[in-house]
Amino acid sequence: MSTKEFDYDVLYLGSGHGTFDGAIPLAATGKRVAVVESGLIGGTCPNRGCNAKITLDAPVALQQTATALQGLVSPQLELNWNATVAHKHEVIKDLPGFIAGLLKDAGVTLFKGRGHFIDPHTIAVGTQQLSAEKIVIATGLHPHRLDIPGRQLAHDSREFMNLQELPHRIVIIGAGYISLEFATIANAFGAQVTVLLRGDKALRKFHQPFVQKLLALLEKRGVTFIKNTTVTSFSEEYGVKQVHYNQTETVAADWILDATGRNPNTEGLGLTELGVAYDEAGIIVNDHLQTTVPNIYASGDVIKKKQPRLTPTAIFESKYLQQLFAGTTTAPIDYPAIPSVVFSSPRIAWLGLSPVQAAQDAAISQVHHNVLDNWYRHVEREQYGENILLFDKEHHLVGATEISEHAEDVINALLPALELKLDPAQVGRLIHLFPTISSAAWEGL
Ligand SMILES: Cc1cc2nc3c(=O)[nH]c(=O)nc-3n(C[C@H](O)[C@H](O)[C@H](O)COP(=O)(O)OP(=O)(O)OC[C@H]3O[C@@H](n4cnc5c(N)ncnc54)[C@H](O)[C@@H]3O)c2cc1C
Ligand SMILES: NC(=O)c1ccc[n+]([C@@H]2O[C@H](COP(=O)([O-])OP(=O)(O)OC[C@H]3O[C@@H](n4cnc5c(N)ncnc54)[C@H](O)[C@@H]3O)[C@@H](O)[C@H]2O)c1
Repeated sequence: MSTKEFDYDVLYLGSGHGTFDGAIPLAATGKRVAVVESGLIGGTCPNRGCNAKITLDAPVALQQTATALQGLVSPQLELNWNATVAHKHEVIKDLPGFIAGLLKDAGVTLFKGRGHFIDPHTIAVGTQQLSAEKIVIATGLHPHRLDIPGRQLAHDSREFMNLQELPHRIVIIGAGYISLEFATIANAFGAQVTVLLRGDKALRKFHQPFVQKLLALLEKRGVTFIKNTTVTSFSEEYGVKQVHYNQTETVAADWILDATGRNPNTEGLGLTELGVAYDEAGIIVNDHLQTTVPNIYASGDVIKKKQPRLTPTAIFESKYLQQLFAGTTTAPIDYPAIPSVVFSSPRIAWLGLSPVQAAQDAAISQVHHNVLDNWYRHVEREQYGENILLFDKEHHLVGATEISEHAEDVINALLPALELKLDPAQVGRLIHLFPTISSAAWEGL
């Protein structure tokens, strides 16, 4: 069948960053593009992920600075949860309409509803059938929920960010990004927070000495961490919930956040019948993001991959597919270095090789800084910060990790040095505005 015999050249399932950053420029090249979305246009990041979370975090970051500057500013800042949640709603409420507008203006046709495959070229949405030459699965992830008695008593991250009143005692299960970010926020807004870890480590992919320091700082502010727990059930009596763990132990809660990870949205799409290979970690793709059925591709979080499942990764993939479909590239996807940050207080961010990986290579040198050695960190009376920069023999930056209140800005500033493999002379040619975090970060190179 020629492409003209299909309704569309490219049809995307899902409308998150794995779709719209590429679908908009693709439609602008004249391709006939459709997007099928079962929920809010824009997907997780704008509606119940990054944008919502960072809005709740803003007063927390301000409070940290104000606390450090006590005596210069007064009184102590008090955070208002209810008003902050309302502010968050104001910030994000127009994003689905805005993104839908961008898609429509570019000529993309939007369909509302849950899509599933009829055959490799046909998607059913309600009573409609839509055909396309190429189909991109960009259906994202959903929260994993512990399958234990009383599971309905626990909640997920979306529900946390919509709470009208902040519960007094919050128990969080899991110790990944969502757990540590939301523990930081809930603690700053005045909740009594307990985090139950499955093992003895949090944020496993981050530099563990920095993670231990983060836990110690949060503990000092009143967060309780209980390690080596197996949560067995939740119960409720007279409005008080109990989290039962390790057979005999319990912790009381007014609200329980199940932050035990997120799983790919692969069920109910008809993938097995078509022969699209996938497993519990996601859809299997080759180096062109093509699934085991040649005209079906995948993009964003739903892909099984070693790259971090983050918005910038999803954007990079959707833009790669746009170039592939527009015919401006035939090359395999070539991921750049992808930085990660946990928006806790302090933040931990990293890029490139980790100090543990570098320790296995004698050609790589590690330079450890106390970031407070830089005068600029005293302007806001930062209390604590460390970073480790990793260099190869020619002094190219090959890795960086930092814990501090400004770690994300430092890692962003260092990104070009690592990705573009700048040599010392090139590093010297780049002049940052002074005095800024970027200029302070660059001094480390
Ligand atoms: C609480 C939270 C905080 C986060 N914070 C950050 C952060 O600070 N920085 C960062 O980089 N990343 C963050 N992330 C991760 C980021 O949100 C994701 O990496 C990103 O949204 C992935 O985009 P995507 O398009 O792959 O998936 P999604 O944005 O999840 O989009 C998938 C879409 O597909 C739709 N869909 C699913 N099945 C179907 C179907 N059958 N038919 C039609 N539509 C369907 C869904 O409704 C959804 O809208 C966060 C995630 C969470 C949960
Ligand atoms: N700052 C950011 O970029 C950011 C913020 C939030 C979320 N995200 C993204 O969202 C996704 C989900 O984040 P997350 O924090 O839910 O997942 P995660 O994978 O980071 O953490 C899950 C945690 O739950 C624990 N766990 C798993 N099963 C468990 C069990 N049965 N009992 C107890 N603990 C268990 C794991 O050990 C881990 O500590 C990730 O892909 C992440 O990239 C990113």
